[in-house]
Amino acid sequence: MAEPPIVIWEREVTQLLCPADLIPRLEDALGKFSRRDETEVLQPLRTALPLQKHGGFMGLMPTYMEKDGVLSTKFVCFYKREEGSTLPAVQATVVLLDPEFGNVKAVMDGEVITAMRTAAVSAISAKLLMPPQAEVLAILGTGKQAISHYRVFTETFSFKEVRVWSRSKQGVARFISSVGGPVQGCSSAEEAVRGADVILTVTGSTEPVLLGQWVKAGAHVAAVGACRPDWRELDDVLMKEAVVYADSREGATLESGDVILSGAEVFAELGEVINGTKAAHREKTTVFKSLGMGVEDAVSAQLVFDRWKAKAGKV
Ligand SMILES: NC(=O)C1=CN([C@@H]2O[C@H](COP(=O)(O)OP(=O)(O)OC[C@H]3O[C@@H](n4cnc5c(N)ncnc54)[C@H](O)[C@@H]3O)[C@@H](O)[C@H]2O)C=CC1
Ligand SMILES: O=C([O-])C1=[NH+]CCC1
Repeated sequence: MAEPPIVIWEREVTQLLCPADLIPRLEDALGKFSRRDETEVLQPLRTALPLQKHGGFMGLMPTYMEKDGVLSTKFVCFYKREEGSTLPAVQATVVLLDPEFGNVKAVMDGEVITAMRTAAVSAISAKLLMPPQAEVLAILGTGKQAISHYRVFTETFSFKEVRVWSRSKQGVARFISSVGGPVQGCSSAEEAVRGADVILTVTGSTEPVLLGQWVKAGAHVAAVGACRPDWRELDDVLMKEAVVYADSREGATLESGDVILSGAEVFAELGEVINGTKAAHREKTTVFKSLGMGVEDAVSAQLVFDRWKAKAGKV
């Protein structure tokens, strides 16, 4: 009979995950995914079960990394929430299994894993695609992804200026007090993004919040929200002008309203740039469309599990 699974929840996951550990592991995972070698990464397209009554979806994200011995599934519920709602937009749990025995080894809080791995992958896109000497970072949105992106980007890069915008003044005020570091609140998205070298869209919006006419030529946009075919964050002008990258080509063409509705072509996956099979067009305006992939959760959960065992003296 297998041992019962260990439970690693929010506080411990937060203590065990740091950007410096995550980024190299995620770069390796993105490159493996883009090689499409099924003994390295087996990751079917996400199943998104509509939760019609609540305006959301339950995503099922299984991943098997045979060579690395990692088997996991993330269950993630994500919602379009109305302004003023106090309900969370995303709730997630990651299950780590023993691929040989078949038992569940660990059940982990997926909210922190999702926040941190998504921000780390956005940071990888910036490392590859932002203009040289990037000085100004703009963040549109002030929720959980905005906070994790602020933490990862300010720990990974040294921007001279960080700006933030939210649809509510309270959101900006809460964000500024949460992050505790230098950030300038802006009263419009346009004010935040004009002249910015890197722009992060981390909103729950289903309509464009970032317009191409505001974006400086050569800037890099990491677009994290709008993960459904009829949800948008970016307008057609930007999608048509930019060189578009994605975490997964299939994911983008199946789930991204910004790609599907604008008709923009996905030039490359981040993993293809990491593998050297596609160019990083730093000199052009670039968009990284982030949808989220199970392999990112798998390597993050394995890292948490390894760190937890080491801390508990169970190696
Ligand atoms: N690409 C990926 O891997 C992942 C994407 N996501 C997506 O990222 C987005 C943000 O997620 P969280 O930060 O967890 O949500 P959150 O609810 O914590 O924050 C959402 C932010 O967007 C703002 N917002 C909501 N509707 C808006 C609108 N119509 N116009 C302007 N701003 C609006 C809210 O005021 C808040 O500041 C969501 O769309 C979520 O589905 C979440 C996790 C992973
Ligand atoms: O990868 C992920 O966890 C998600 N992508 C869109 C909403 C949640």
